[in-house]
Amino acid sequence: MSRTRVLVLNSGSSSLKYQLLDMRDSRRLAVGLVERIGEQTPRLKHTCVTSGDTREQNGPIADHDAALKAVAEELARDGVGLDSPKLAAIGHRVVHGGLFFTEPTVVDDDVLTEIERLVPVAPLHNPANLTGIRTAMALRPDLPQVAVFDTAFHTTMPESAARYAIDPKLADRFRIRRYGFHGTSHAYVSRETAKLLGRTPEDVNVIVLHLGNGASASAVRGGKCVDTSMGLTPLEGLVMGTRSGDLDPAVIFHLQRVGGMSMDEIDTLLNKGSGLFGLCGDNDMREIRRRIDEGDAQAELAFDIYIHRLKKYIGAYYAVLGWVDAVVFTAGVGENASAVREAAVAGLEGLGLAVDGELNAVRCDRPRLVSPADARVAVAVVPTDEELEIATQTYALVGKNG
Ligand SMILES: Nc1ncnc2c1ncn2[C@@H]1O[C@H](COP(=O)(O)OP(=O)(O)O)[C@@H](O)[C@H]1O
Ligand SMILES: CC(=O)OP(=O)(O)O
Ligand SMILES: [Mg+2]
Repeated sequence: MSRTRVLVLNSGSSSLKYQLLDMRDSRRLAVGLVERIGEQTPRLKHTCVTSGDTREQNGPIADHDAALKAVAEELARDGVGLDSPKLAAIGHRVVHGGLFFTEPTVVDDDVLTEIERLVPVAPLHNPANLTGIRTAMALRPDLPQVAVFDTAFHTTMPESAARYAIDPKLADRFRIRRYGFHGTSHAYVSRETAKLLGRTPEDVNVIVLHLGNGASASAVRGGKCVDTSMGLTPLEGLVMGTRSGDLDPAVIFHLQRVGGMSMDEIDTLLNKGSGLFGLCGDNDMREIRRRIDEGDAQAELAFDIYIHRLKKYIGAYYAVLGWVDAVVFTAGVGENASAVREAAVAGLEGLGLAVDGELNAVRCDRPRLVSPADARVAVAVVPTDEELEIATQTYALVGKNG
């Protein structure tokens, strides 16, 4: 029997997204999401794409191990369980791969050790990724488990963009540099944008704005990343759902020395209690827009700070690239929040950037232009598909290795 299926696991800090694909035609067989893992009201939503059946479960799911076991049961109910002989590999999103991993990699003990070593610089993500890999290994020890790293696409950044202005010896000793994240999404979306423009990736310069719960921008020249907004960890850069993004590092000294907070408290504050949530108590852009429509000033200020930061990165990456063919919005906020797209390019006509009100208001899940037909720079919405990209890379690697 030919092994043509790949299961992809994208383990987030409190979620597990998954897709089972048939790689002969990249068709999805099953997709799903486990949310709020370890919290009070976890939920599993599973869809069997071939039958169209969707099931929801609200039972207790304490951790990522339990989440994956629940997913395995759902897949088995649809006759596409993890024991299937058609499964070629399991592909895993791993957020931090440091400088060591520049390609998709078959997981062995050494790879696990290296991912574990990087936990301090991706504390919200790498532990969940590791649990996903270990549980999958226990369920199917005979299958290749492939790690696809968020950092890989950014390893082409020049030293001028990747290094912080600190003593290089100290930086090298502690491997402090800007790694960047969401690379699988930036790679996929920049390639799809070139397709949308009818050009090849080598031929275009693109600014990608990945705006999900975590958010990052990247400058992609001719298909290669030359700068990105996240750094040593996924905390730097844009304002995010619960992360502050850029701030003066002295804020941390001040919170400790004057505010009396411990380093752990400050870490939690900046990673989990800041961003949109810290500013207005909500991290979901839908809720923030609803509150703004009701005249809520706190929500409006949070939105304005979010947009101001985004606009600064568009300007910065415009300067980094010199010329820009497209600015492209992706992920939950970028794909759905037309108000964010409109506000982010408002006033940037001087840079050749504008959105067409009608095109921008269209809701659709295909790549599309939202800029006026005569615009100098295209503004586009391109849905990301990290799972498809991980499946493609996983299958290519496993096929190559026989
Ligand atoms: N219809 C919508 N309108 C505005 N924002 C939305 C909409 N749907 C989702 N979002 C935003 O997208 C976010 C989730 O994005 P997603 O890319 O799925 O994030 P992650 O992968 O980090 O979990 C939500 O927190 C919410 O802010
Ligand atoms: C790296 C990162 O921020 O990922 P996510 O958006 O899934 O939290
Ligand atoms: Mg995401």
